Amino acid sequence: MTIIINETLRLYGPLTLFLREVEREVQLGKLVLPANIDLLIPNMTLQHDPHLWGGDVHLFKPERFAEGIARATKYNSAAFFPFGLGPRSCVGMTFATTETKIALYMILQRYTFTLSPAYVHSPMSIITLRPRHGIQIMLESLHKDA
Ligand code: HEM
Repeated sequence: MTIIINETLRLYGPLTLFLREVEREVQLGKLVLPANIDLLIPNMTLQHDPHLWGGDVHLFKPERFAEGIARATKYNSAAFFPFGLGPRSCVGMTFATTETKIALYMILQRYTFTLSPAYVHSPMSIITLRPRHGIQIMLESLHKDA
């Protein structure tokens, strides 16, 4: 289940970019960043970059995380950071992933589900990334007498 959550966050994580303010001039590789500028860091662009992820970057392939995040990113921590990086990264990360797993386990114990033909794939970003027209799924109970 962890690999499914990671692949979902890679393709459709809630945050598509991060904002950082440069307080003092700093050298970042070949770049010199002057003080008092805002930096927009587009994590979603990096997570969709075929140079980092390969030609199948747009496919939903949880197995790319089968040997862990480090192997999937070829030890490049800037290739995948849906919860941010560094001292201000998400304090709710473990809670959020545990809650997701519990919710999915509860659903999968009771139902199978398929995507409705009415679903139109159209992710959009308004502060967070979300499905423009919602996600219509069809649930079928595993317990017919229920
Ligand atoms: C899938 C769910 C979630 C995702 C993808 C997510 C992602 C993020 C990201 C990207 C940041 C900013 C990190 C940065 O600026 O470097 C953040 C910050 C934060 N998140 Fe989450 N988050 C999630 C769920 C939660 C939950 C459930 C909680 C609380 C229970 C939470 C609490 C926080 C807090 C308090 C911060 C601010 C940390 C700080 O500024 O020091 N998050 N989160």
